[in-house]
Amino acid sequence: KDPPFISTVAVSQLGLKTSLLDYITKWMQTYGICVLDRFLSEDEGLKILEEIKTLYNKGKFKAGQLVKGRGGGSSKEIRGDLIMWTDGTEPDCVSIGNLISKMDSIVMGCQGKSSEFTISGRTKAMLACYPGNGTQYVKHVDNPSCDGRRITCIYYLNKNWDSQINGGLLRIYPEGQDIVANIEPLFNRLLLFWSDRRNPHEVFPAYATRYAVTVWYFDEEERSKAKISA
Ligand SMILES: Cc1cc(NC(=O)CCC(=O)O)nc(C)c1Br
Ligand SMILES: [Fe+3]
Repeated sequence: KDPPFISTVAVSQLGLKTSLLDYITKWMQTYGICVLDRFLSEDEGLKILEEIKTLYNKGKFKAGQLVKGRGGGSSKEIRGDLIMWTDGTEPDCVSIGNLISKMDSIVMGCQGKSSEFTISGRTKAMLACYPGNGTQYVKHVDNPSCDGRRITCIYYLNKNWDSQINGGLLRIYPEGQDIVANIEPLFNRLLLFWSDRRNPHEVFPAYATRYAVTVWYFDEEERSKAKISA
């Protein structure tokens, strides 16, 4: 069953900010997954979407995952997701920078609320676009090898998305549970989940342009150990 959704607008308007962080902590502890709808204002979300479309149209995205062509061999590589990394400080990424700091405040706000939230840093933001030619992302674990990544944080930007028509559903298979979480990549939706083996996930083929911004947060201990072994 899908986790219930909470309107952060309602929560912040009611000044129940702390309960939002408690809500996130509880869902991360219980299911290892948390969905927050209406994470930012409609206007902020639209500005982020415009920035990403502009960057995409400038050709700044590069092939993220190459998918084998129909011929099985390397004959025809169908581009999978196209990606671009940014730390949100460039002049054409101001709204994306705002998103990253809002993600930081949420994740760091949960610091110390549960033993799992011992976050010491994060990656840059990865802007992803599935061009909508039926490309997908096969089932995988983000961090199968203790590379330090603890939380995957994804912000979706897709207006009027309907996975029945457009595909592109994110399905998470929480380890050891007999449920799956079907997450529609809806506009202004924030998704958090543990990056390790607890959350294998896949993206079904997308038939419309599908945008997302992903940041991975590091666990300090795991990251420091990973750095030594790297
Ligand atoms: C580059 C890269 C992308 C992703 N993205 C997703 O799993 C899709 C999530 C979504 O868009 O719903 N995961 C990994 C482990 C790497 Br690496
Ligand atoms: Fe992933």
